[in-house]
Amino acid sequence: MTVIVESLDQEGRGVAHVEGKAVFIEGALPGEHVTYSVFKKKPNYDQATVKEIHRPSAMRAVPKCSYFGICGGCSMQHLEPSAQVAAKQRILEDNLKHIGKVSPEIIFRPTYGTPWGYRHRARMSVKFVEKKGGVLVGFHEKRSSFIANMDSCEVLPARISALIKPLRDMFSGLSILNRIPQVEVALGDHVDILVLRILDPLSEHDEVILKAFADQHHIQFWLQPQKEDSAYPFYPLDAPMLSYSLPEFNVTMPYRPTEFTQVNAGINRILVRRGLQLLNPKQGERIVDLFCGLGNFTLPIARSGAEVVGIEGSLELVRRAQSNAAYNHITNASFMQANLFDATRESIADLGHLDKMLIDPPRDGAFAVVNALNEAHLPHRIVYVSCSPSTLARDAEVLVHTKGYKLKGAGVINMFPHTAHIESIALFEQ
Ligand SMILES: C[S@@+](CC[C@H](N)C(=O)[O-])C[C@H]1O[C@@H](n2cnc3c(N)ncnc32)[C@H](O)[C@@H]1O
Ligand code: SF4
Repeated sequence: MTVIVESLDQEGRGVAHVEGKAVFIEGALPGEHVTYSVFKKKPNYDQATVKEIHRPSAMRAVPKCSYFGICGGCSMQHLEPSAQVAAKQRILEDNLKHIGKVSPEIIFRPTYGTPWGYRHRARMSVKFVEKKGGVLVGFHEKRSSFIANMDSCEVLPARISALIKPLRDMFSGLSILNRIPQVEVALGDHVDILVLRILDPLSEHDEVILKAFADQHHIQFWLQPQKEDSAYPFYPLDAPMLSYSLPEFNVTMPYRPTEFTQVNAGINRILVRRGLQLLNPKQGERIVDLFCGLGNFTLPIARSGAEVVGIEGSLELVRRAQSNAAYNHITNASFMQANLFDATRESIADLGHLDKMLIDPPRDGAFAVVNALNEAHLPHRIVYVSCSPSTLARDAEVLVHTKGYKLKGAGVINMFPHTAHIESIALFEQ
């Protein structure tokens, strides 16, 4: 049966209705006339993949990556990048309206970066699969725990994409081939690092192979025998330090490859600039940066002369933020560790007077924090950076309808082109 696709859902699937029942169709776009095959039936909805497109959308694009549709890394390459952002913007507005019962006074113009080669962090799986002809290095297939049989990736920088095939060949020569389940990519301003999760020690011959690979491809290998904090540099030991810079703020951020940094380094610079523009920090103000990580926003805020406190759950990142402040000769930023999901009126009151607040939580949002704000001592401006429109909307409802903030604006930051992830920024004011 041919259906007309009505809209795009949060996962980039086309949504249609057949006799009142919703069908989520992978690969279908709004306005298209398509047939589909159902692969999962539920009482209230069906999940399907597109079979034939009888009338394509004007916004349909030819996917650049030959593994699109197989690899689970991207879900929207069949849609023009500008239309992807428009769809994400609509989802953000819908979430704010329906979950948060709020509407922004203005919609910020979406922030774009380059749509390809943008990933400066990635975690790829490694596995020897005889049936597939050898070692696989890649992302998981769609809806599967299998690893995609891929030799390149368009969202990784070209020099890293070009390493996938040589890595597959190199791994097949190692004695501990079946004991390396994962390779993590971390790309800094001056060094490209590959962290190998190793379940057994390397043999001497393995070491020779890895060193030759590192020399030939100008990367640094790290080895991770246990949990993330066990990772250590293996070769070469004289590689430059892993770091990224925010030149506008004269800030450089050294970090370990296993520590959290934003995936898209190019857009991160724009995000920080946008966040700071909206926050407009000034000398003499007291500002708190919640979920501050390694100080990505905290240190640029400090450059304004404001006194800033960064709060973060990971002790490792708190220490990293402290050492990054020292590295940048910043003395008006301090950091503390706290589980912000357990924030209470008392713990927020203990922070003392706050002029402004920046919040950049994980997907779960900042519900405890916004509820814990004391109505008598509210920061007059809050910039909320979000990677989940639904939790942003839920928290916006509290800020607007309970705490008396106005939602001055909200908009999408295109941090993850071709995926369904939605990064956004919102400004609240008293
Ligand atoms: C989206 S990241 C933002 C980090 C930082 N603002 C940046 O731009 O790099 C969210 C941060 O929240 C931290 N986090 C996660 N759960 C937390 C919790 N319950 N309490 C405090 N921090 C938490 C993570 O460690 C991570 O650093
Ligand atoms: S993640 Fe890379 S390999 Fe996978 S579909 Fe996207 S561009 Fe292709």
